[in-house]
Amino acid sequence: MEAHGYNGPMSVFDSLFHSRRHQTPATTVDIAMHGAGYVYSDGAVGCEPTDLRIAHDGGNVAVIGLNGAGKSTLIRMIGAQESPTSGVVDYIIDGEPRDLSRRADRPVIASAVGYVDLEHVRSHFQRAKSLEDALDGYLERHHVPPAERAARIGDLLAAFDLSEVRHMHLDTLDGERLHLLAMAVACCHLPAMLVADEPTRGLDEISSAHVAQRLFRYGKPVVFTTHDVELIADERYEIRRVLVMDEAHIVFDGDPKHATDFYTQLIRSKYQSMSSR
Ligand SMILES: Nc1ncnc2c1ncn2[C@@H]1O[C@H](COP(=O)(O)OP(=O)(O)OP(=O)(O)O)[C@@H](O)[C@H]1O
Repeated sequence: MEAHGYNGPMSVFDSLFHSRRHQTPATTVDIAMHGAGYVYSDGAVGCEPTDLRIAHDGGNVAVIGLNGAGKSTLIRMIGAQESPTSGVVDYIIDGEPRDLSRRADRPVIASAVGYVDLEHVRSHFQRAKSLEDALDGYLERHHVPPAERAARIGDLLAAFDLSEVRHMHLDTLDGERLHLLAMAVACCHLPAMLVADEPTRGLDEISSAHVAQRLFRYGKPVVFTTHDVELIADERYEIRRVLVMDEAHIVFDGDPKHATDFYTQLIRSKYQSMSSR
């Protein structure tokens, strides 16, 4: 299930709006969860207290698991979309500790950790005349100086293969391009790390491959959730580490090959217990 419970005081996008100063792009982000867990307001456990380190030089990290395993909840905490309801998530940005609970740190975290948010793009960019206009308005609202905006938009459109559709309205974009636009928006602040919840959700094989290629080619480490085990095994995407989640816990942390074997066994045991009921 996709998490919509915005228990945190403000979303990462909101916190960027509150920043008057233009942030200098970060070079490195390390994330450390210390007993960080999340319980929804109705009492559902999204993620049990978890200790986890994501290093800036640790390469791309995938999170897999069955429906309801806790992937979205975990990735939203990693991506600073939600504060944990227990424990803490520390962000070490260019060597300096930053904390979501400190107002002054929020824009710094939001700039350094680019969260790919398809729903935000769908709901907040509708009034723009074109895709280019949407990016320009977004950067303007975030105090990026006019001289920088055109160049940055050009780079983002090229990086995410959107140059040809720069004049199109969002309503006319297909699913693949919406995903690409959400990635471009996540990269607007030149983040040091990208975080995405199912970046290829709902796409066919060709569109998925195109989106994955653009995402992993951007040159920043990506932490993401997926149901696509073929994607994590694809050497082109250089996924170095895979976390397997089950029942709100991380139950495996290792390389793609061993993670896939573990996950296959997990599914098999779930089938067996289901059919013996
Ligand atoms: N907004 C919410 N309110 C209440 N409970 C929620 C909410 N979002 C998720 N949950 C619950 O938290 C647990 C973890 O859900 P989560 O969405 O993180 O799993 P997931 O692995 O991402 O699932 P999926 O693959 O279906 O997206 C589940 O039991 C789910 O029902």
